[in-house]
Amino acid sequence: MLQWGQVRDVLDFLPVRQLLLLVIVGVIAQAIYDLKFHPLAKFPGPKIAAVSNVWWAFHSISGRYPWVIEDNLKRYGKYFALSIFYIKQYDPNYISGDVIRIAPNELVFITPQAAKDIYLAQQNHLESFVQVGYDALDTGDNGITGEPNPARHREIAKRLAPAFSNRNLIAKEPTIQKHMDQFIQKMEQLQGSNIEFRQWSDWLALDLSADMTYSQDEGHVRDMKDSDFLKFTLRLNRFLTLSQISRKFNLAVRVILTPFVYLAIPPSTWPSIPTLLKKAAKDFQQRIDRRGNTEQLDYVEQMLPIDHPVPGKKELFHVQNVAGQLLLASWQPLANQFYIILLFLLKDPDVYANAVSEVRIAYDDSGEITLGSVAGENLKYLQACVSEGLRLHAETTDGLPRISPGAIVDGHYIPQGVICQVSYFAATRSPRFFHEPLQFRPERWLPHDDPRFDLAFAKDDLKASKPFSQGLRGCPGGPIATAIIRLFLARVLWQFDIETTHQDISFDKDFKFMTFWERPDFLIRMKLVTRQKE
Ligand code: HEM
Repeated sequence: MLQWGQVRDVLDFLPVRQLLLLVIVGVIAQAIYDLKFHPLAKFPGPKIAAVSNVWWAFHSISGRYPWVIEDNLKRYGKYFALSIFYIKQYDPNYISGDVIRIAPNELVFITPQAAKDIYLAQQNHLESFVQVGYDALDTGDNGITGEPNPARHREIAKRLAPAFSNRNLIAKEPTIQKHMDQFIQKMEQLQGSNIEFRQWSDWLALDLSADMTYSQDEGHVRDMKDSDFLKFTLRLNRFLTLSQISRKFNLAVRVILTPFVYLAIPPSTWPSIPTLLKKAAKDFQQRIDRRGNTEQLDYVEQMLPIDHPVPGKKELFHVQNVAGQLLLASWQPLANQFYIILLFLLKDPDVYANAVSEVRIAYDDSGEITLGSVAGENLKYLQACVSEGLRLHAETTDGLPRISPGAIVDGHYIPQGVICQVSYFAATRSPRFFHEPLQFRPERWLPHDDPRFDLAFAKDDLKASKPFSQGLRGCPGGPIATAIIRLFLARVLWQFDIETTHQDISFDKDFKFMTFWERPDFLIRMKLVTRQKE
């Protein structure tokens, strides 16, 4: 054991003391600069956040990040910039602030104008606010979702664009319906018994996503159990979050943090990682070998059409990465939406009854429920339920950070290099933009001449809800995702009466967000609707 005497001897050694003193003086000087002289010094926010990334890092790993940002946007009001000081504007009509500083070099905005200024800004068809970049596993390839180079991103996005066309969606319908059929059949078999829907939402969404991506049936719904991929990926939540956090610190701190980042991978998962990586590579190779022999136009077919030669190793690895990202980008949000929409519906008997009655009037036979028909004029309430689920359960609540090129955002000049993001989560839950913002009220999305529309929502700013973000990096899967969620809801409500014993689950208390959402168990019971034959 190290004795205090030994520590004192080291400290008594002159260069060590001088070095320590230098570090302390340096930290204090940096803090004074950050608080008083930094270009962001005039922006409000917690003082600790202005002088260190630790505040941001702590909340990012707590699972409460979106709520903490929302609280702080409420707490720190609009401000006047007065030289290097700011004062809060105590406005009696004040509801929440427009911008806060959450790290020495980072701001969060809330208004739709800020979102436009950041995410729609472009020059020569390339984004001006560049994405910060994200390659958690340091594979050396950013795929599409983590590609920070605007020109390279545009090239990849252009190549992928046809995969999200209407033609492609229609081509995928038999695959999507096949998985919905399988799910409905299982629910029929299990009717009357308690079903833990969190895992079913993952099973259905992952089966759908894997098939749409690689034409591979992962069989979760069929076998009613987690695959290793599903089990282990969800366990990497903390690791992936820490990996992202460590990037915000300088190299010296990163080197110290790296072992802790890897320690966040649960030991039970370690032995499986090489097997999973091998399986991913093998599955991808098998998919390449099946080129031209798939039943549907999946995303891989789109990226590597049969009339093109198989590219070299580097490009193949890139395509594999993009395919993996498409799988994740599709699976997680779909699973969350299947879950959240049933949760909100079952919490409110009137909303549930309205949705059920609309669907059962619209269709005489389940075979009529298609991706096209769920967009029909006679299903406005169902569509409103989906829009409301997407509003209340935002997907990418880490704020979609971008680097300012030196530009005006929401009326403020933001110097080059400052990281900016928008909290869509706080915006969609703010009374500035929505009446009864925390309530699930599909009525707000109905056309104003619909008899079910409620005038209380007439002033809602529906454009403040941007579940798929916007601009060159906005979600290309938005239309496909919306169609699938509507289809899921229509098919389930047409076929079953649903009830839950878990009405007390609270989105605000029981959910956590890191890289993925963590959701509590959700027990439901489905009962087949009996229809009289004519
Ligand atoms: C409820 C469903 C979904 C939601 C709420 C959602 C939301 C989002 C959001 C907010 C972004 C923007 C990220 C950013 O700006 O950095 C995004 C990106 C993306 N999403 Fe989705 N998404 C959903 C479903 C899907 C589906 C089904 C796919 C299809 C595979 C998909 C593919 C992608 C891709 C490829 C990107 C990256 C775009 C880029 O960087 O250019 N998403 N998604």
